[in-house]
Amino acid sequence: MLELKNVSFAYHKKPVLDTISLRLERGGHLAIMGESGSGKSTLLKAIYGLLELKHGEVHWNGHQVLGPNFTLIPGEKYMKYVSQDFELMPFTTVGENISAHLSAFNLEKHDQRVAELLQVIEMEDMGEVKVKNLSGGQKQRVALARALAQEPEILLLDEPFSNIDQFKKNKLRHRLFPYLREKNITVVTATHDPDDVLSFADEVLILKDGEALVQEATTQLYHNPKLPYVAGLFGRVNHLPIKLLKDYAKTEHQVLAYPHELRLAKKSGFKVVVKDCFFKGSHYLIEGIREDSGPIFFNHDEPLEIGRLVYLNIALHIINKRLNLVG
Ligand SMILES: Nc1ncnc2c1ncn2[C@@H]1O[C@H](COP(=O)(O)OP(=O)(O)OP(=O)(O)O)[C@@H](O)[C@H]1O
Repeated sequence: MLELKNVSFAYHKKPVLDTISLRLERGGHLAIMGESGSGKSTLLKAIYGLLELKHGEVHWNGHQVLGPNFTLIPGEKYMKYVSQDFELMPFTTVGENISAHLSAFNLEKHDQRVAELLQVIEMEDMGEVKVKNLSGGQKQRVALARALAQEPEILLLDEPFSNIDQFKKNKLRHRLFPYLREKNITVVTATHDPDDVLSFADEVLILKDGEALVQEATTQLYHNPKLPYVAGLFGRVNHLPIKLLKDYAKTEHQVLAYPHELRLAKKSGFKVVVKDCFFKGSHYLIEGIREDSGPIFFNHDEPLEIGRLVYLNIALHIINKRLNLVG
């Protein structure tokens, strides 16, 4: 189990991580989400032992991960960290970059393992290519394979697909994350991208200004975001005044609703005027306006005429569960 106990860290005197505690079971996958500058990369570095913590401790299976003041070469053998800087050997081939990190065992197995890892990163045909001739996305994939070469027990990934195009990214996620689960490798992924999280992470830790706001199971967090900040990390979200939904309501509460949770109705619900319409492939995202609230975004199968008055509805069970959460 990975365990952080009250971890705090400051760059010079600037606090960046504020008493963070977390627990993650062996083989689990935790995503760390938060806006830019919230401390995601710093938290990964703290877990890896690259930083001298101000307070707190990091443990893996009861063994304390020590910082740079205690180790000559930071980083523990059982843990690998794939940073955003890749750190590859540019003048050697992809295969050599991977095999340099394999433990010494027989050559046949060595080649087999390189081939297996090239398959995981979908670069089967590129083993002989020099790293300096690769694109940024390809280098990122080689850095992943290199980290896996040493069969770590725990893998720390910092924005692992940020340089990779959408098409490859999807294929790679669907290959890499099941592979890690099959190998029982514990994963901590720092990311902005909800697609890295929703289908693959068991739990999510939300960071804001270096503070852990919540750690919860992914589906629970998505369906019951306790704060607008949390819901906003998964995409666009509406803050609807409760009075809009229940005109007899006596509170100033707001209800968070994702665009797909609002439905066009014939004559019931609340009115908005269509302001804009964005094609999203599988649907249209419609921007509606009202005088008494900010813009309201909802999904619809077809485009809607600008200026048209429409009624919107939201299921009662969604209103009720969100009402308890947002003040
Ligand atoms: N080497 C450093 N020296 C001083 N301050 C730093 C250093 N690295 C990061 N910071 C600061 O620490 C804070 C957290 O940075 P961090 O890179 O952890 O954020 P992040 O959530 O990973 O951001 P992003 O999503 O943009 O990568 C930021 O305010 C950043 O400016």
